[in-house]
Amino acid sequence: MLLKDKVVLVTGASGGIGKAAAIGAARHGADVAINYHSDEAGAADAVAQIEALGRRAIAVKGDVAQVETAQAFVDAAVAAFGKVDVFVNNAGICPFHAFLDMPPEVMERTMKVNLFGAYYMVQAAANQMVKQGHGGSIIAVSSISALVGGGMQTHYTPTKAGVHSLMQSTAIALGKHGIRCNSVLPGTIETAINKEDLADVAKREYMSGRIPLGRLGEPDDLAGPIVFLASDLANYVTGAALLVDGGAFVNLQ
Ligand SMILES: NC(=O)C1=CN([C@@H]2O[C@H](COP(=O)(O)OP(=O)(O)OC[C@H]3O[C@@H](n4cnc5c(N)ncnc54)[C@H](OP(=O)(O)O)[C@@H]3O)[C@@H](O)[C@H]2O)C=CC1
Ligand SMILES: C[C@H](O)[C@@H]1OC(=O)[C@H](O)[C@@H]1O
Repeated sequence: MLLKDKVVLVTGASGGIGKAAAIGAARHGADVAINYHSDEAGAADAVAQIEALGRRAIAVKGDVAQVETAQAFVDAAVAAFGKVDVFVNNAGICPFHAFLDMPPEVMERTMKVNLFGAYYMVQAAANQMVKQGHGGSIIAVSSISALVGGGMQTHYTPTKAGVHSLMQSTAIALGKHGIRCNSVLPGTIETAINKEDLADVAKREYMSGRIPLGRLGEPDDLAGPIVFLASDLANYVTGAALLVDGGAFVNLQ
């Protein structure tokens, strides 16, 4: 039990990586507040799975692109569980699109959800942790795409580099409060975000062929690294970025 009686908040936890992280935290003894945007059934299932593990859970609906969502989420978690120990910024979108004719509304929405949303959420969680006075752990779900490009992701990869950079800067800003800030950099993980993209058999084979461990990732592959960074095992880890990509990044030839 690495997170016994800790309170963990996860954004975008109605499915995919966020849901796996939320359930993984509960498996390690945490009570969990999840944020979600539209998937009511997915959020209810996440809550049910956490409660089945004997832990408490709440689901709070909200669009992270709206500034007020951040404080409302933190306030709801504090009202339910009394504190915030760990904050996982995970909510994100990746509407694949070519560069030259990128619609401004797609670019701006992606920035607002992935980067602005992360900023306001992390700020609200950090203020709560500072008020509590006993430190905390903040983890951003960035991406291998913070380090490498994607021709159909020109609006997306800068947001992932952005949240990675945000964790480096907040690690400095919050270190004196005992708040650690780190990011995880997943490779290609099969979730709803890339279902359509990976339905292209040639693309799927190309992506999995690049992975030394021989398979695409599953959401649960992120749960362990996130729980580790959240836990006291990582007490002296801050400003770090952990690739969780089956080795894809280092596979040049
Ligand atoms: N899958 C992958 O290969 C990789 C994913 N990532 C990152 O992981 C994170 C999670 O993605 P993944 O699990 O794959 O994708 P999913 O599409 O499976 O899950 C995305 C989650 O984010 C939520 N979400 C989307 N928009 C908003 C919003 N405006 N406000 C609040 N919640 C929102 C969704 O909620 P709802 O469904 O309720 O709308 C859902 O819970 C993203 O940040 C993504 O960039 C990073 C690297 C690789
Ligand atoms: C959604 C993509 O499949 C996924 O998102 C990322 O951040 C990864 O780099 C993959 O491109």
